[in-house]
Amino acid sequence: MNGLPLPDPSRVPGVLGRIVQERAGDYREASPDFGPARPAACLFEAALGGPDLALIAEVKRASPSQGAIAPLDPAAAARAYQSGGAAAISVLTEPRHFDGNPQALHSVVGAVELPVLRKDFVVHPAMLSEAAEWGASATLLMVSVLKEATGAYLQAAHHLGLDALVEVHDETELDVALESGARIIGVNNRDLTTLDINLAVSPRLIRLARQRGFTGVLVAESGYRSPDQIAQIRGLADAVLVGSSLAGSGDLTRAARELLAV
Ligand SMILES: O=P(O)(O)OC[C@@H](O)[C@@H](O)c1c[nH]c2ccccc12
Repeated sequence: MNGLPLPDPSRVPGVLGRIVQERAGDYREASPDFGPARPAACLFEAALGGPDLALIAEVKRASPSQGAIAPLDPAAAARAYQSGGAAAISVLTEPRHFDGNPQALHSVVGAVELPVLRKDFVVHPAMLSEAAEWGASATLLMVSVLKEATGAYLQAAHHLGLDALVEVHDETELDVALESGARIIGVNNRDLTTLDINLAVSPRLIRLARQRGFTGVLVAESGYRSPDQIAQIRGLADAVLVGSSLAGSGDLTRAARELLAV
């Protein structure tokens, strides 16, 4: 299978739109063919599917909202998260705003047993082939970027043996994710067009997804800094994705453990 539509970055507003434009430029010359099928291991999905709230801990050195967070060594950070009880690791590979790179993903894949999510602004099929080649278990797919092409990118990710975290921020995007056949849906508390965080977004859309009959994995994303805040999604979400508060803590193992403590 080949020939995915390329999303139109001019339809994406705000900060997100700018990053998506840059990423589309980076991959303008890349081949649209993403090669032969690979077997699916579904390790990322399995790691989040247990009875307890699973932590996806993120290797995040910088962000557009905070600037520099911490000069983490990706492999050491991932090992520290693993010791602290993380179920999976997310690694930013976006270079300009998140200080990520492909090598960070490579190092993390080699350093831990846990499944690894490639966190980037996927705007081209080559980004999926790369994720598979680099050893990632999963890729992020953002409905705010891919819109009606989300389902096609999801199929492509599955074809390459990757799980996909399909990210939404409002009800309209949730409907697109549900229709796409997503098995893992992430609800981002951060509006990436303005960078504002509202921790009420995840519980609301997670409840709605369940009401609509979604039986897959649900992930609450962004803005979590304390066990109290985590308590608001216990029993609702299957997993929580945390970056900045862990990455900037100085002691990643301890911060992960403390965040998960009831
Ligand atoms: O650092 P935080 O607030 O804990 O958030 C982590 C993660 O959810 C966030 O990095 C994120 C969620 N969706 C994204 C899409 C692109 C880049 C980054 C993200």
